[in-house]
Amino acid sequence: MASAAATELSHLLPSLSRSPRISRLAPPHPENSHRTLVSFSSSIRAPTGDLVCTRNGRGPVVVAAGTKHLMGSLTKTEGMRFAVVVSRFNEVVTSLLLEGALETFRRYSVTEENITVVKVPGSFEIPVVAQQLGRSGDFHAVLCIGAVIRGDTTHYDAVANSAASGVLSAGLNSGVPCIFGVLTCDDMDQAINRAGGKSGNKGAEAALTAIEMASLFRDHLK
Ligand SMILES: Nc1c(NC[C@H](O)[C@H](O)[C@H](O)CO)[nH]c(=O)[nH]c1=O
Ligand SMILES: CC(=O)[C@@H](O)COP(=O)(O)O
Repeated sequence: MASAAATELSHLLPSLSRSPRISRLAPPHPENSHRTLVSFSSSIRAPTGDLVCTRNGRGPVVVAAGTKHLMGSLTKTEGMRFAVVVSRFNEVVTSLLLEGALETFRRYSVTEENITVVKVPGSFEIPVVAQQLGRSGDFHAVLCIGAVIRGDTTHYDAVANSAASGVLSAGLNSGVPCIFGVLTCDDMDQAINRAGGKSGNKGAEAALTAIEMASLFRDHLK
């Protein structure tokens, strides 16, 4: 019980460091049924690492130090559904990135039928499609793959920055992890080296991120 784990420690308050404000403990949940839901207005941390909180001005309490650590798994992919948005622009690169991503999904037992690949003209078009796929509710994560390679003008900056901020917004707006697997390179050599060359395959890496984030959201944050 939170009351069992809690101890008045007002004499410790002056020596305690301050830590971010905590508004409340986890909401009621079967696994939390043995805990009492209480609302904290501020928190500080004891030298022991215990969390000392002021409960609505009613004096400090210590919440049990059993910190919960959440992290997505790479081995619980059963039933996971992924969308992959791929830019056709610089397809010599993006096709290799896609291949790396699909191979990684296969290696981590993602069912092929649970993967939907959507092709778009360029990286600038990725975000709007990623957001739509996220909002559909059909996918646990959306992997975005592209290759923006600098040319003679500043167009590179517009496309690269738009793709990055756009994919970020797509995730925030849809509430579904949208993973940024878009290369932004000064030349083609840099891109090829990151699409299966000496720097690895960023598409494969992004697929791992997609699996972990899908698990974190499905298994811990819903
Ligand atoms: N230069 C690159 C582009 N340019 C095209 C844009 O992404 C977009 O399709 C166009 O501006 C129409 O909206 N796209 C890439 O993915 N990579 C590039 O290097
Ligand atoms: C990223 C781009 O849009 C770029 O490749 C276009 O090339 P340029 O700047 O020479 O028009």
